[in-house]
Amino acid sequence: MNELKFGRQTISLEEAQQRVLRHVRLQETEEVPLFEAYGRWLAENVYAGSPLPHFRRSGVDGYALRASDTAGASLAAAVCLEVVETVPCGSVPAKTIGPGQAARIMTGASVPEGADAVVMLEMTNAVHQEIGLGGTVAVHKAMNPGDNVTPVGEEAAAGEQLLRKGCIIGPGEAAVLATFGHSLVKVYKRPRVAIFSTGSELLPVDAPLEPGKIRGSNGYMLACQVMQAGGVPLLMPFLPDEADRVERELLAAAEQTDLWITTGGVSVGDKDVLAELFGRWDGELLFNKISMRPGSPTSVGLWRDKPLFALSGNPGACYVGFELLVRPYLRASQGAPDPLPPAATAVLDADYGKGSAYPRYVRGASRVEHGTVRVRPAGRDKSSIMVSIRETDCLICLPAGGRGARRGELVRVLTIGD
Ligand SMILES: Nc1nc2c(c(=O)[nH]1)N[C@H]1C(S)=C(S)[C@@H](COP(=O)(O)OP(=O)(O)OC[C@H]3O[C@@H](n4cnc5c(N)ncnc54)[C@H](O)[C@@H]3O)O[C@H]1N2
Ligand code: MOO
Ligand SMILES: [Mg+2]
Repeated sequence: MNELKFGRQTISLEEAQQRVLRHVRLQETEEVPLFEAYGRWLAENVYAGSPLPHFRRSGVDGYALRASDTAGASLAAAVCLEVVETVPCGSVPAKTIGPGQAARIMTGASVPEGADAVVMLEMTNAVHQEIGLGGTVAVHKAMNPGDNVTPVGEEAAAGEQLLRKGCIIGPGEAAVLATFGHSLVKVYKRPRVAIFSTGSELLPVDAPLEPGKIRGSNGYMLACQVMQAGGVPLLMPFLPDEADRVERELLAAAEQTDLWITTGGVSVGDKDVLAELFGRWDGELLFNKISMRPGSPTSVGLWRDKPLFALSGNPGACYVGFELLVRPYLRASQGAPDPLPPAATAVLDADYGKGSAYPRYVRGASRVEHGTVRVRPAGRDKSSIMVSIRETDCLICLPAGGRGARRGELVRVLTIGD
């Protein structure tokens, strides 16, 4: 009866995620200096503007020469070549290597015309050599054409696609962008996320405890989660349990945010103000009940074209609700092609003795042992419990019903973070 009274229709988590993802608004793009692009999602494909490398490059310090000149050379028998120049990195060789000639060359320098191999310094003896003035070199190794010479385009041909729109920029991507001259990088703007904690019991972090009151922790936790997901958190003042006030404050923040998150007040209590607001607002409600534990009353709506994620006040449910619904939205809005948390299979390392009418997403701590991922609940898994979030690096998915799961069983886990 309550379900009807409060107009709640339970949907699966998968359906809730699809509804959220169907309403993603892709962020606008901006150009940022390459040094600031770490962790951002690339908003354009990147192609090789030139072959890589774009000149024939020596792979070793030694002598550039014609391989045919070294036929028969060995540790016991050297061939002697005239050294016609020295080629340091960054310079262009002045001479063409003719028969019987060589050039002293450094790793990464341009191999002169005429030369088709570079012999390592350790396989040679310089005779009468003065840097820059030439001399003679005794070569103790027979070389093949191409030895120690990196051909033009070995890594990439001109025009080849190297980065895909929607990839996240890490060390390898930054190196590609630098190599091809992208001092500015086109990325999706970071979504701004206004975080409101509701509840008349909430005290600021620096306040002494009072009977019946607690320090609000969800806002700080969510701010970290938003940053992990590439967003910019705006931590708003706590809101009392008054629906009109909550509505006013949310709307007042609309201009400066791309989406709202609230925590608390989504269940069926007298003071559950978000539930009250959803009951009478002019926005579109995507859902207000999900068949999952924790966080079943998690609700999401669209208001003035922006999503409002109303997460539970219970810290465990708030954390899990963010990971399963808000993070995918934030990732998708920044162009991530695979916004949902990746799933893996792991061995359960401890019994989990509690069944549930709904699928359960247990905060888990994982480790790799002998090549196998093992996972255990990160602590007590009650929705109200906050301290077990510390060690959480994944969510263990347990299906509805039954008596929980036994140690040694294979379980599905969702990884957290990027
Ligand atoms: N009769 C029913 N009671 C409850 C139901 C239900 O279906 N019927 N659902 C339970 C479930 S499941 C959950 S989850 C919670 C949802 O609670 P709310 O989202 O309404 O959150 P509040 O009532 O505001 O607070 C719950 C709990 O969390 C603490 N809290 C709130 N905000 C913060 C914060 N910023 N930092 C730390 N802790 C916070 C708050 O003090 C409460 O202890 O409802 C169940 N009840
Ligand atoms: O939906 Mo609640 O988070 O299970 O206690
Ligand atoms: Mg409540």
